[in-house]
Amino acid sequence: MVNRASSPSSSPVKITISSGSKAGNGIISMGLTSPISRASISNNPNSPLSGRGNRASSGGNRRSSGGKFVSMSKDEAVEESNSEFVTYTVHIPPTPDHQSISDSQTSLPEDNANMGKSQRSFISGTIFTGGFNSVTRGHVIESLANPTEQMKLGLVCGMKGCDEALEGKTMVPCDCGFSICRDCYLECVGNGGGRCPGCKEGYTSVSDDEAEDQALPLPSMADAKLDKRLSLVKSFKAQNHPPDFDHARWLFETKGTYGYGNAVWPKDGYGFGSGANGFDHPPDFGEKSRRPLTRKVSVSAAILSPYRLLIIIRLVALGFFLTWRVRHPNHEALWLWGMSITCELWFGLSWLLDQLPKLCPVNRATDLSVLKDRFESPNLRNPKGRSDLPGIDVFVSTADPEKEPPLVTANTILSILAVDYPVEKLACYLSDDGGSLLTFEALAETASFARIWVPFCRKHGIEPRNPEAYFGQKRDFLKNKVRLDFVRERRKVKREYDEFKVRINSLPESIRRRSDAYNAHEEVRAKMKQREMGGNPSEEIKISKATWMSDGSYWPGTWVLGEADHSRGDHAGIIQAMLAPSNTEPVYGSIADGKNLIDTTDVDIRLPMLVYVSREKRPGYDHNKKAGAMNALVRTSAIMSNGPFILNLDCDHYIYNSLALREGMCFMLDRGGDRICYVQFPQRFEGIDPNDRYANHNTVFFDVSMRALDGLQGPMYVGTGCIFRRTALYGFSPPRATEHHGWFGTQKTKLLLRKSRVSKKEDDEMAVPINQRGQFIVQSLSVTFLIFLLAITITLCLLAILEIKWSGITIHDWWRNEQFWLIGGTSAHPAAVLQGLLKVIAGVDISFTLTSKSATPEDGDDEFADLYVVKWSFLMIPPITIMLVNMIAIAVGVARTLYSPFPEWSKLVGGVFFSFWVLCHLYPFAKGLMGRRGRVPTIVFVWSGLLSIIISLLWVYISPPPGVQDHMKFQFP
Ligand SMILES: O=c1ccn([C@@H]2O[C@H](COP(=O)(O)OP(=O)(O)O[C@H]3O[C@H](CO)[C@@H](O)[C@H](O)[C@H]3O)[C@@H](O)[C@H]2O)c(=O)[nH]1
Ligand SMILES: [Mn+2]
Repeated sequence: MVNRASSPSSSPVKITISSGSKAGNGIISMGLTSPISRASISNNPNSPLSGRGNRASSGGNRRSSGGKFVSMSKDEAVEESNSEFVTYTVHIPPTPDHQSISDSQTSLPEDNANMGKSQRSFISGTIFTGGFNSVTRGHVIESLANPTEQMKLGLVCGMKGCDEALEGKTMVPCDCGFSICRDCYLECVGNGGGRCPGCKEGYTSVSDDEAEDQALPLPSMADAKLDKRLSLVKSFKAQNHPPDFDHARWLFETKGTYGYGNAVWPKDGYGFGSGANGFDHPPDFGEKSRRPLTRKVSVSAAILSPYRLLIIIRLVALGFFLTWRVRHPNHEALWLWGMSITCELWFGLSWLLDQLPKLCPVNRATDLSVLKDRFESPNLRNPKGRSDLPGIDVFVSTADPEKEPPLVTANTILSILAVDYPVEKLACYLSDDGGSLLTFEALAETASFARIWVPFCRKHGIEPRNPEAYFGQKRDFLKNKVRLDFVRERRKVKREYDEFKVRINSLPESIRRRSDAYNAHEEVRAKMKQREMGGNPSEEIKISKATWMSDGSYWPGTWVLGEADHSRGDHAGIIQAMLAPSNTEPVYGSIADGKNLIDTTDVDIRLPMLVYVSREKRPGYDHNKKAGAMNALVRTSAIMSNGPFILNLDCDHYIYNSLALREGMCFMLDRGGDRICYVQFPQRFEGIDPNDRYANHNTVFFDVSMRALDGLQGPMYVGTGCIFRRTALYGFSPPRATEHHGWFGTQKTKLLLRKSRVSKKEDDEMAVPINQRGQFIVQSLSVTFLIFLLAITITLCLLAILEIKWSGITIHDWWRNEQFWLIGGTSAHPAAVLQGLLKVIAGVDISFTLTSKSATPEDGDDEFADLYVVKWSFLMIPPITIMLVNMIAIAVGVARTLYSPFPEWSKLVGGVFFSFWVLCHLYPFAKGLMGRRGRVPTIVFVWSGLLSIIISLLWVYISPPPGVQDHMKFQFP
């Protein structure tokens, strides 16, 4: 660390740029030594991003050479340095609050008005690839984003007072990237002591060869010596560490940083020496005003008190019931009794585990007006009233363009880009675990469609800001729309969206055709070469079938026919900024004309930063699926935007409410909010059949269980739709105790059967079937048994009613959830337990299969058609067995009673009902078709049936009709 502070240029990472991929003539190299940040890209002459204008400027020869490469190679410093961590540290300042590109630009004499734009377009137009065993290189792409902008750059020599245009004689001979014309350079070398005017370090000559792929051998896991070569990402991996190294302690003790994201916020930008050791505590957001940003809305006592009381009553009743059941074994069928007791105890415990956390449910409300007052209104410190909200990096993960259609991902991205949050504070990262060119090009298309979609959303207050969902809405689209031009513009945008869809959908075909053409061309070339070399023309030449980008270069990710270095589990890392970070000042559009689809004269047309990331994958490494992807994004975003907050979404989850991020910030920035590590958003689902046969809405989980958990310690992280505090992810303890809040706002499209959740309620002691011999779990139905049964059933009904009241879910949702608890409890849950045991005990890992998401139903007739597709699975055996046994039991029972000389109907009804109860729960499983819309939920009948039977049995037992005493022994034959 000392190393770094004294001489920043000794940083291990440098970027080398050469024009043309073959032989470099003009070489530019610069060290990635100094901090750069989203909003102050150009303020550091040492920054790799600051010189990018230069490179882009020589676009003239870029065209002819077919691409420029920016290569980052690891320095010799790697070997020199004494600490591997120092070697790989990249130092970057915190997200600045009010620093704008224009501000920082004015501080640099060599900047001109074009700079900001040109630099941004440079990143946008450059795809970065690389990995541990290969150099990182940037490839300038011709056709992305703003090709014209890149062309009109005027580039000048960086020497004060020189201003010599660099066209054609670009010269960046120093690692720091300070660009200089040939004359000035010679002068510096001649009489400037050979020092670079940018970084004041001596010039060292860098040859292009060095930048060429001098790929290091892929380190073997055991080879610890090679660790130094790996980036910190790798060296974090336990297997590469000396076992006694405590990394978290190292970070703390050294005040170290890794990546861009300092877990500790430096004071005043990145000046070393400010503060005791250059670091300060995070700003206290909670100080500005006394009005709270969030309120806890307690559930009314009128509901909560009886709810709690009922829980206690039921607990007691359950205790008595179980005691009674244990004490009264059915000696005629001990095995049945034993089984049923086991189940009852288990379900009783399961109910308890589920019910107790619900003792203290809470709701929460946010106050967005207070947020605005505090963070976005002019005050002494902030006279212009610029937004003081913290930066948020939104992560989207996708893994397979076949199962996760790019159109779905595109819609998610659009909903993020259009979210109501300060544009310069927002960055969106897409992680593509498929490493697929299709996703890449779809994202480029999305970025360009966003230029129309986002201003349209802002202008007319569109909700939701996912075009597919918005245009698919069935309600009156004119509602709350005030502007006269709305209808016309909506029509135009809709047409544009339809064309966008067509473009996205035609991408696979166009990539395939393009690749075929290039591959054929390559083949011809290879043949010709072979003939020139005098080879045997009949000899087969092997040309790998590559996937080609539109500018005629290889796609560095995965190829359709996977090749080494281009297959799913084996490809370089790729980073591409599709949309560059934006300025702090709003940029207004212009009137509708040939170029502008809609009139945006009073609409801010800036777009948030958008980045494509495909992490490196190599055989022999565990890439940890989604978690690994998230880690890669945490690190990538730390270097590019370093937002203090992170929201993660799956590719098929979109932001339903454009104010969602602001609401999340209310929790984070409220008083005491610094104790919150994450805010979990609930999910709402689309594309679920109107009857929700599979309980896919999952409202009980999100609206009951999670809110109840919120009242205790906080909801659990469900893997998606969660805003994290970045520092909380860095392995440091948060400043104070950990706390989480739950709350509402995202929406999710999902078409298939959800994995059932483990948490569930209700003791289903009746889930054990009567068996065919006519035996039953109890020997005789006594008053005690019936009374207990009555008690636990009634309390269950009442609890359900109260739960439905405080959470706002419907009885339908509740019942579906019950059904799926039984189905899951007999199939998926035991299987999950088994899988867990297998993994823990035997180390067997059962693979994760990606759920496929289909974008829009192609066949309009039955959009839920795929829900009817039943795929066989061994998980179906237990519920099917239970169902069959119960059905047979009913049939046998009825037949026996019918043919018996003394039919004991009461016994039959009692027994049959328990079977019926079980069957009701399994109904959605047994038959896909479940009820019709608007009908009274089945549960109502089931409960009324159960209750009436228990009551009538009780009645008959207590005051039996005269003369039937003998038959009323409730003895099951
Ligand atoms: O190697 C992988 C595998 C998956 N994913 C992504 O992970 C997400 C979830 O995968 P999916 O197949 O949709 O699983 P679900 O069953 O829908 O996952 C649910 O449950 C998971 C945890 O159980 C959470 O992580 C998810 O966010 C949540 O939606 C998707 O965006 C994938 O693109 C990757 O990025 N890389
Ligand atoms: Mn999913």
